[in-house]
Amino acid sequence: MKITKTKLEGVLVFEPVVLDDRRGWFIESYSQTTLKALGVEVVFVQDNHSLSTERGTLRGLHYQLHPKAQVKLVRCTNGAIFDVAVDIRKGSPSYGKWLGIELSAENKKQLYIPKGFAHGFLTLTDNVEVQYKVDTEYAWNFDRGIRWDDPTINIKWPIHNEPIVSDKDQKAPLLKDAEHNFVFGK
Ligand SMILES: Cc1cn([C@H]2C[C@H](O)[C@@H](COP(=O)(O)OP(=O)(O)O[C@H]3O[C@@H](C)C(=O)[C@@H](O)[C@H]3O)O2)c(=O)[nH]c1=O
Repeated sequence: MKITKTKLEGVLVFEPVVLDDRRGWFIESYSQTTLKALGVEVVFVQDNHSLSTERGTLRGLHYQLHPKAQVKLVRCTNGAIFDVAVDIRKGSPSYGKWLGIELSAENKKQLYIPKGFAHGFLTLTDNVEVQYKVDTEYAWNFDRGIRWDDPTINIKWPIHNEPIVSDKDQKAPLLKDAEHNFVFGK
């Protein structure tokens, strides 16, 4: 597993070693021991899997509040996504800044997102399957959103038309109207 730091402190890109042979390929998509040896200590308790049938579908930006804040390890196992993390840790030098990376079934990259970040993705193909591990269970009453098109954050989504967005996400507040709630813990 190769681990690369990003411009946002704590957000990491994981690239598994791909072992090819006559039959195809093999990867260790997750190894707690390997990550621990590389300095990443986390215990994941839930795996999530979503299908987005149409290209141009946007899910996010989502986060859970303390004490249900989540670390996420995201990968795309069919198709491709533009995956985004936004730093919403109060006092962080990169507060409000975002990072976008293409994750695809082909490149097998994974994005490691600590607590204190909002997360979202845009599908770049049809029939996108995204799978991600979280270290804290889903809790609907701690689940929160920020608008994907918040002009203060100004994410450069690689899209020309309006994306397909859930009603919940379309009604999400702007960063400035949500930030009084931001508490995430360690
Ligand atoms: C996230 C989640 C949702 N649900 C339910 C709630 C709802 O009925 C249905 C769909 O939920 P949502 O519309 O929130 O699904 P979705 O928009 O795919 O939510 C996900 O988006 C990405 C960007 C993330 O970062 C995730 O943490 C998660 O928030 O699934 C669970 O039962 N468990 C879960 O862990």
